[in-house]
Amino acid sequence: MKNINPTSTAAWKKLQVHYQSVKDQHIKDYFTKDSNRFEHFSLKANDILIDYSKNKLTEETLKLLLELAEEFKLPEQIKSMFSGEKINETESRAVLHTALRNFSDQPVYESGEDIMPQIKEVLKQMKNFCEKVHNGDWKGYSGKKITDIVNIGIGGSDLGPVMVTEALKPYQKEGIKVHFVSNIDASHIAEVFKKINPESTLFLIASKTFTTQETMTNAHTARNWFLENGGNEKDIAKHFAALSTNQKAVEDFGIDPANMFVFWDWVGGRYSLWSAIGLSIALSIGYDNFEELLKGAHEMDQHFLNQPLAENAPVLLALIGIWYNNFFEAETEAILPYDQYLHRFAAYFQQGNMESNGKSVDRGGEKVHYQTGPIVWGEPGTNGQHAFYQLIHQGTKLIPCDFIAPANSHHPIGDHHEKLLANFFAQTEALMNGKTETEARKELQEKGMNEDEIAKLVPFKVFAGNNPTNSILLEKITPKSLGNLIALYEHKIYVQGVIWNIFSFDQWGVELGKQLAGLILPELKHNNPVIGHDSSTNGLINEYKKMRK
Ligand SMILES: O=P(O)(O)OC[C@H]1O[C@@](O)(CO)[C@@H](O)[C@@H]1O
Repeated sequence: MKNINPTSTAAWKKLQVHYQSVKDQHIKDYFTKDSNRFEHFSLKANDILIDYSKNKLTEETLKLLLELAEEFKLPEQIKSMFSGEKINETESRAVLHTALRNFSDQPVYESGEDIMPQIKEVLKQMKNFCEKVHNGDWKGYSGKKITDIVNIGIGGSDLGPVMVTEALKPYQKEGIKVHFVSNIDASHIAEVFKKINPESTLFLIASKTFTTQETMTNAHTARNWFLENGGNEKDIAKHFAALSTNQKAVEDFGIDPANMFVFWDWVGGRYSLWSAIGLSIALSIGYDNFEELLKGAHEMDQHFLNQPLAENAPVLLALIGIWYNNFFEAETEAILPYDQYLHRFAAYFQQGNMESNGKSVDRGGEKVHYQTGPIVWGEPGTNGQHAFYQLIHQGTKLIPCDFIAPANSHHPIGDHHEKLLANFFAQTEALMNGKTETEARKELQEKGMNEDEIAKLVPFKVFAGNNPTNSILLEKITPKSLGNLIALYEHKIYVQGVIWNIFSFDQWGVELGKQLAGLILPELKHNNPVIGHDSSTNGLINEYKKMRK
């Protein structure tokens, strides 16, 4: 793909002029002018309703944003990814997490080879394995069936499985509990050890590289714990499996290659839950539901591949995000799922977004002079309303928010869900409309306050409103709808990376910290003061040495 500086495109220049003409418009005025604004600025992608009408944008805005996408030949860029081009150029790899959920019966070629047979082979291996564990045929060393799965991994080898197993907890199979260990802080694995029995526990060592310090440390600790609590070397094969691309490292660890579930370099870590990394998901919710998850993502892939840009949900969300990030200078985006099971959804897309688009060098190797990836954060509603909505409503930051909700709950207890949804609808309305001084004044008068009291309080009770939101409404959080939703956000990230002219699928920025930690670790193994760093790092380490017991 040609190396295009987005700010040099004709569309970007038009957007800069357009921005000046609309930046002070109030979103609610757009609704006054167009009583059908909802119909004009919303769409259904598969079974997902996406309402983008409560945004600081007009038809002209969208037209210019779509022109920007066209200047980057976005339809071709989309096809390039799906067709196995090595778009991850700095690692010279294709990006084919979409192939993992390809149910089109069409081949997908990577370096000239159709990769679908090997993908299907691993899926069959996962299915067979799940069946053996679930029907009790897979026994531990003392003959017990497996009751606990411990996934040991971090980053993309953890966040996806955690988010999905939490989101789909209603589908969790009887008799199977899944635990996740990621942090090298031994507290993480120590707390899991308290809950499991070595005779009926299966450890999944999940690591694309099988070299990640946290994961390998935790894996060895798990192995030692197993051997110290009744297991023998010969039993390792019954209680340890590996999810990785690195067969040699797996064998060196002592895991039977027959217990290895492979995936490939063209699967990025933060896009790997659809691969063997998803084994903990399949063991938790059953292989059939895991397949439904894949099929849901496949549905969104087809939408992304085939819909014209103007009716393409990931494209529209991406362009709206660029509008705020690069023209309104918003620095963060909030993902606010009104569903407690989706409580790890925003965290998952912190890695998805910020490890993909947290870049400052463009595809030509030049430093960028425009904003790239935003800070992504969020918590489930309604909890967020009692934590940080004050800032979104009355702070000084522009924070575009995605509100996500299922129309139906897995737990229709009393009127809980209606109250949840009432807040979901009310918050985007309040963020848009705000409360005028007149309205605030009237309220205070109705409370019987005198004019002096009102004059003092009214400035604090006014809400400027004009805060942009997208509302995403699903029928219910199911494996299929979740697959759709995850793929929607994955493809949004890709579109933004194309337009920011950055490489979204490497992550060189995570290397330096690891390298320096490797240099510091041996310095902590003795009691001599260190002097080889800056005075802060020296001081911290030396103070630590005095404090530690
Ligand atoms: O799966 P693995 O190879 O153990 O990597 C774990 C995580 O580490 C990284 O920070 C890369 O080093 C993430 O990109 C990745 O998901």
